[in-house]
Amino acid sequence: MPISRSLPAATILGYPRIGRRRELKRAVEAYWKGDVDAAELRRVASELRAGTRARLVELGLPAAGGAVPESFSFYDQVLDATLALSAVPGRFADVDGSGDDGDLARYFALARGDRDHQPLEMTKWFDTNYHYSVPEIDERTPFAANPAWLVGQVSEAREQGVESRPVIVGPVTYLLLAKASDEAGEGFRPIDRLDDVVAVYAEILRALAEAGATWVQLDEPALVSDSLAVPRSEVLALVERAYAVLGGAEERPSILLAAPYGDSAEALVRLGSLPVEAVQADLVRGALPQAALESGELARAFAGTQLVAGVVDGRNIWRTDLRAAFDRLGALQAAGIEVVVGTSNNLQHVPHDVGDESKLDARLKSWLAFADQKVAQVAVLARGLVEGAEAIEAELAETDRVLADRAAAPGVRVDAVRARAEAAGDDDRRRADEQTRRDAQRALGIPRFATTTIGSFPQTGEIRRARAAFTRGELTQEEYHEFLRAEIERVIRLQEEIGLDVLVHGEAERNDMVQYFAENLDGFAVTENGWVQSYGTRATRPSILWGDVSRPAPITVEWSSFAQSLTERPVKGMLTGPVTILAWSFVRDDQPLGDTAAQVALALRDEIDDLVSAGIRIVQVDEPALRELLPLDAGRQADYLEWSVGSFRLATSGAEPEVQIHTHLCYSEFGEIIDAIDGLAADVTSIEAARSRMDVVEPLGEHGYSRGIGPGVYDIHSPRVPSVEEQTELIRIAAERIPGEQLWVNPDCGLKTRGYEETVASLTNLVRAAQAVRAAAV
Ligand code: MET
Ligand SMILES: [Zn+2]
Repeated sequence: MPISRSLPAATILGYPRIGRRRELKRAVEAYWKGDVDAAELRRVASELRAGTRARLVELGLPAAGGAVPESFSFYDQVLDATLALSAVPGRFADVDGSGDDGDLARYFALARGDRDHQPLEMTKWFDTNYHYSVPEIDERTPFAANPAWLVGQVSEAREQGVESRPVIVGPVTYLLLAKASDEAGEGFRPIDRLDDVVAVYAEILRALAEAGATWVQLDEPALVSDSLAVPRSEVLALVERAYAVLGGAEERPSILLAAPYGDSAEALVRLGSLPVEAVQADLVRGALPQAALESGELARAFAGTQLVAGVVDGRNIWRTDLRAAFDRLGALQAAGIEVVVGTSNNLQHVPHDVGDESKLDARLKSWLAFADQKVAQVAVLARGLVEGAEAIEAELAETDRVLADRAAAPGVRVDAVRARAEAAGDDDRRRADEQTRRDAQRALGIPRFATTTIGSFPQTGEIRRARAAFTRGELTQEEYHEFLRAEIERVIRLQEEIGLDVLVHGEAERNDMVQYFAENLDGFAVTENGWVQSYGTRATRPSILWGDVSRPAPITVEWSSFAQSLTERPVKGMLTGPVTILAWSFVRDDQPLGDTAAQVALALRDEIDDLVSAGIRIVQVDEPALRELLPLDAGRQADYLEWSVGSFRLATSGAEPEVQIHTHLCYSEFGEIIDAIDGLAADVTSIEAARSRMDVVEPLGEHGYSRGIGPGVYDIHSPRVPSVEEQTELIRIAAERIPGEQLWVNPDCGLKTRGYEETVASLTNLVRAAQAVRAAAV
């Protein structure tokens, strides 16, 4: 057992690690290119870690006592755990991990693959837009403790005078996020290896204790999810089994068991009874078990255990209502629970610092809190807990003032926008019946196994340079638009040559499929440095949705109608759907998400109307994030599906029957949202399917899906060119379950990250594959 110690009153679960100017991205990518060596990469990483620790202490986390989390990662925290467990999948056995820099080389080989190895699959981390590298486990995966990196960071911190707290994904969550490797036997589940893995975690903890770590944080967000392979009650039982062992370990640091990203209320009494020293609960998404709090049961469970109350939201960028948060902390304290102030989750999902924004409106800025401001808020609340409310009354009053200012500011509530959204009823969310639409759309002359793409064509260096030059004022708007028209013309001619049936304009004018709309809608603001890691070295800059949303002017009409004017074939108008716009922005926290979605939907509805008036006959409304926003908590899913599907329908139902509405989703697990896909009622839906070899067609076939469907036959995540035979085979697999009249032939997703050479080759093969299947089917 550890020497009994307490966490100080303030902590956070983790801090952004990419660097405030994306220094890590630059260093890692330079290392990949061979421009810098491993030593230089390690030096940059170490400097970033030192900077983070110093900053956290400066912002008010105590340097002593384990308050400062050690949450750095070169690429991904789940991949870090894979390496810490030495759980390298058998298919990477030939990658040399020895030598001075072998560890880094092997790490990145797993992350990105190489000539001979497909990388680990990537998928979304809980309900966030962060992607982790999926572990591959089977009966023979050899587990062995490899704590070198973790230990190194502890020593590094100590030399800096900081007693930091290493952060590791916990064993239960790790295995529940893993998939069975291709070598695994029938029916094998990674979680079957729990005991083996826990034994290795115990060794890692011992190594950390020997290195002088006083605390370790184990993240177990599996505790809050109903979207995993095992039911939540079983997750809790597994956690109890694992932590009974870890807690009982001879030599270990004190353990903080964290349950971020959702509601752990039902589990909290049992978590408090585990042999760990602290438990974190997300009190933003989740609640406290009220009855157990009042009866004293919670306090009894937490006797001798600290409760890290995650009252500061780590998922959004708004200033916390400090007074409300302080009241909740006070209630816990009054119940006799030893409280530590914390964040709801790792701050990796928010940008570094509002102070880095020079162009944001000052008033808007005063309402915001990025990671640094959140840490400061945690510190203020902690001071209040220790010294009493009076000690922080000035900060509480200041927050009250700012929140009142935000509520009353112009643009936050726009009566006309609200009235319109409220007036929208069921009739505005319903199109003509399916048969009527099918008949009306025959005029489009679309063949069986129609070929199309998802929207974007390669974003070449030339396009990016032109956009940057325009932003800097070096190109006039006229010159820039001339450039874009030439680009569109090129893309249209190319598609005609390749022989695609339904064309796109290529989206060259868009920096990003959400930000582009955010920049053109009222109610949004965009940041300069608000980067958030999406995976590995990739980061996005989510827009801030702060006010009521409306469309001051048409957005895409100029480009789509220009493209259509160049060709006889139908060109798809291309919009991003309301759910995705919300999912990939920071949304307001002062009204239900569904209300915000309806406002965005109405703006898109007007856009569709204008597109159709300008001669566009097919409009695609992308909703790749539909699955991502699905709440982890099963009890909240029905409400979500209702408003999300409803907003898509509100956006698209103004279209007359002869207008063909497409949508696009890109995830491989569709099983749980097939009803939602059906509910969208799009005439055609394209979905990612190539990598899973058409897994999605089976549930769709069983569901009796009656509209158009385009399961992707070209995996756009890799530069590999799929052959005609390969794509033909995938179409055939789909055709076994879904009638040819309903099938579309398309890539998995947009082509913006691909190069032209591979794109042309792949699409040429795609068209040939469709022709082959058509010929065989007559
Ligand atoms: C992530 S989904 C992307 C859809 C978009 N229309 C594109 O082709 O890039
Ligand atoms: Zn996509």
